[in-house]
Amino acid sequence: MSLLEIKEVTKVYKSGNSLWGKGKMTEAVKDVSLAIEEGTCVGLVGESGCGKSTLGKIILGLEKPNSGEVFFQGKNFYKSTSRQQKTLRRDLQVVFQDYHSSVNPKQKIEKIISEPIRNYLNLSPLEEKKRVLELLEIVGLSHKDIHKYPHQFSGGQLQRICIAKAIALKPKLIVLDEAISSLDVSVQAQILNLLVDLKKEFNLSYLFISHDIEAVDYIADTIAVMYLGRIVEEIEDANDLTALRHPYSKKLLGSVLNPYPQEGKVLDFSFDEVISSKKASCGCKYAERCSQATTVCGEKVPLLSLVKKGHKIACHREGVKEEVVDLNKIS
Ligand SMILES: Nc1ncnc2c1ncn2[C@@H]1O[C@H](COP(=O)(O)OP(=O)(O)OP(=O)(O)O)[C@@H](O)[C@H]1O
Repeated sequence: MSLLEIKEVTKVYKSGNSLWGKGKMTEAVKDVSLAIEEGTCVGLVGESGCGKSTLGKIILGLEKPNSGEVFFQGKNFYKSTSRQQKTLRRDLQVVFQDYHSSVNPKQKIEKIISEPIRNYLNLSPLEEKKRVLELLEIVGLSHKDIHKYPHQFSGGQLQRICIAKAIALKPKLIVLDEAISSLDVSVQAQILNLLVDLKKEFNLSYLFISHDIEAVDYIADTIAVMYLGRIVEEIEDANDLTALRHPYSKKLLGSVLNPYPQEGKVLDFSFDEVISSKKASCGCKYAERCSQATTVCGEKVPLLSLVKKGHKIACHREGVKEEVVDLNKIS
């Protein structure tokens, strides 16, 4: 049994003048089926307006679909009583893009993080504080931060606070809706790493929603591509972006595979040239994680594999399936 199973879900929004039946109908999600297994991350990628957030809200129990079913831990969410839904929601958490509006600016961090604990658990004030301190530690913040207010933190730190709140009840599934999109690139990498570590440590499952296929590729186990409300393609192995076949997926991928899309240029350095001179620099946005990263020959090189393999680079050349070089071993 999958942790989450969505079956043929459709959501239509009606807006504008509906009195005479002239309201505009938007089919935000059309006939979508998707499963998330325990301990895995499904990356949901697609451009703005394709229905990703609506699907996320349906999963979170925040937006009832017009048709279709959502099963979470084997229970049909929208056919459950409100009491049963409250129990299921404990295991379903979310981290949004806008960390500023996710926290109450007038509350201290202790109160913000302990909110779900107070809603669901009957802990003494001392136990509650102990849990908040533990959560701050888990997300890489200091015990002293418990007494601070949101305005005293950077964007990345605030997102860590939102993550601490999301994991407070040890949930099973977290919907990460553009959770890193508002952060600086270097901070994005730190938060992605934190999410990867937490997933492993607490056997979490994620639905990682993003328009950024590089980020999705970095964190996800499998990828679903959404286009105009539909899931047009799913791949089982997020490490192999070349498995994406749908023309829209390839369009999304295009900007990643070409290291310098703004110049519309495909690099064609030879492998040996790269190794001897390290003349090319990495166009990948997580390059700082990989201080000696080097971009190699041509558009077939999935740049993220540079990062995923740490200091090892993989070079795909015609006639050569793959050459891997450990950059630590070259001067
Ligand atoms: N409450 C609503 N009322 C009417 N239309 C809506 C509502 N919410 C979303 N939509 C419409 O549904 C479609 C899908 O929106 P959604 O926010 O799910 O897309 P998205 O892929 O998450 O985009 P973004 O990345 O920009 O948030 C859009 O056309 C949007 O305008």
